[in-house]
Amino acid sequence: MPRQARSKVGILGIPFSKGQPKGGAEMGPEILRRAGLVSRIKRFDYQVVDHGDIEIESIPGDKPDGNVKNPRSVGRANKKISDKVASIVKSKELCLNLGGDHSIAIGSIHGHCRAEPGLVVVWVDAHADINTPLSSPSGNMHGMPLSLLVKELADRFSPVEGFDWCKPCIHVRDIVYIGLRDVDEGERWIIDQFGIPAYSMQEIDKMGIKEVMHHALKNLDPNGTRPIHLSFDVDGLDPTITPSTGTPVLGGLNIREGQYIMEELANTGRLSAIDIVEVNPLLGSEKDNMVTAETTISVIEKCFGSKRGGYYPASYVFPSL
Ligand SMILES: NC(=[NH2+])NCCC[C@H](N)C(=O)O
Ligand SMILES: [Mn+2]
Ligand SMILES: [Mn+2]
Repeated sequence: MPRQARSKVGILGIPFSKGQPKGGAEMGPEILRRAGLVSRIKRFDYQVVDHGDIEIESIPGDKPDGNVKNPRSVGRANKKISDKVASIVKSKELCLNLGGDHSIAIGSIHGHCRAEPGLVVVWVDAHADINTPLSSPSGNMHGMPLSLLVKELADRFSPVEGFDWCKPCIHVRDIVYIGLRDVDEGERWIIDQFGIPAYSMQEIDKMGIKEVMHHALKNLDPNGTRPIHLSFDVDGLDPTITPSTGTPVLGGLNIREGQYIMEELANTGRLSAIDIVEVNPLLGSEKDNMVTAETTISVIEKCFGSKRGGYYPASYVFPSL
């Protein structure tokens, strides 16, 4: 059975929520850690390095740049994220980023690209998060991360305040979407215009998750050699199983589809960075928080070789007489 190429996991907490208006997403790393994420990953054949939480500077009086809200705060935080993720990936750790809202993917993909320029992006989400500052209906940067990273959209909007450090590093065709069900007009136009492979919930219903994963991975990287960046928004899952999140959308992935996606990605042996974003413990009840954290961890651990059919580590010794 193929194993992960990387034998170390570097965990990075990113307590940042200025990419959207609701407070609480900055508490994502804390709730996932408290629910036992680190020890759950340690059960597998990985050496776990916990890099703690990145320190976020607050930028007072951060005025919108046109339609874009909190541009300097998002820009400053993401520059830091990029530096940190680049160094973690360069030291051969599988970089696990705990968000934070989805705007943190700007820095994490940018930093990952610095270490692994040939990467591909698997974006699991109810949303496409590829609005440009001009197409965004909300001005929230968690709905824009991909537009700042792709080369093909660079001439469609003016540089954003706070992002002079961020040069686009991927092509639109390096992305595949899974789980879409709330896509803005401009985003759909981009997907069609550039032919981004996009498996919405409709394709998942039609083809089943097995076929979707097969085609998604083939489409993205026919030879199966490129490093994978998984950006996993917990709102890709159905809100009944991840209720504590800022922009829930009905009709999402069920727990088994979520687990299967992760198992298939782990089987490639090519995962080199993962974002887990949009867990917001200030939304919903205490029970909702627990359900969200438990669901999220049960899905994340599949990236590290946890098997539903059971598992033992390489060091396991069967008890005998
Ligand atoms: N990462 C997220 N949850 N994104 C939600 C984005 C919602 C909407 N498409 C927007 O641009 O504002
Ligand atoms: Mn989303
Ligand atoms: Mn998202």
